Amino acid sequence: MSDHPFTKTFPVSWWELHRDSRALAWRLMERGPFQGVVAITRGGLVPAAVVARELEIRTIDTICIASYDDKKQGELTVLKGVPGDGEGWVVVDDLVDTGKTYRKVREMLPKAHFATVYAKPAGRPLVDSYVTEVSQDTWILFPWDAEMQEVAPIARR
Ligand SMILES: O=P(O)(O)OC[C@H]1O[C@H](OP(=O)(O)OP(=O)(O)O)[C@H](O)[C@@H]1O
Ligand SMILES: O=c1[nH]c(=O)c2nc[nH]c2[nH]1
Ligand SMILES: [Mg+2]
Repeated sequence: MSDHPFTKTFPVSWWELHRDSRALAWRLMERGPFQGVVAITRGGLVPAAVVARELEIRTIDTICIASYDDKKQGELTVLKGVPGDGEGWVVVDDLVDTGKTYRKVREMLPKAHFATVYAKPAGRPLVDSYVTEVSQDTWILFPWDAEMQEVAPIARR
């Protein structure tokens, strides 16, 4: 038996991620202005760069958190935080899944606005702005975790 709950894969290309991060920026335009962007490393770095570019924000900080090893979530480790309570800042991550990461970051920055590109149902209550909902049993495959591969014709699979 598999040691993770994912039965489907939702692959996202660089282009799709750029488009969806821009769509997030449009939503955030209505919720700002923000004085800075906090990216949750590492997955939040690319969407945060796109959001910061679109909102013309040049003040960017990072919270460094790790919890998943491959598709399995383990203990959450905060490697680096940021000063303050988050007032006027928007926090950006690639996705919210169980919500464990954002629950922790909300404790650290209670006044920030919380954004992700993708959201699964269990984590959705932890996010203020997101673009696309994906089912809980789906693994989102990001372009930095993938490469082009040859596949067999469907008739032979
Ligand atoms: O809502 P949760 O269940 O907490 O999961 C969401 C978090 O998990 C992933 O990060 P990961 O810990 O894999 O680190 P990474 O961003 O460096 O890949 C993802 O980028 C989110 O930050
Ligand atoms: O690349 C990823 N895809 C996911 O669906 C996911 N959920 C938690 N962490 C994740 N990382
Ligand atoms: Mg992450």
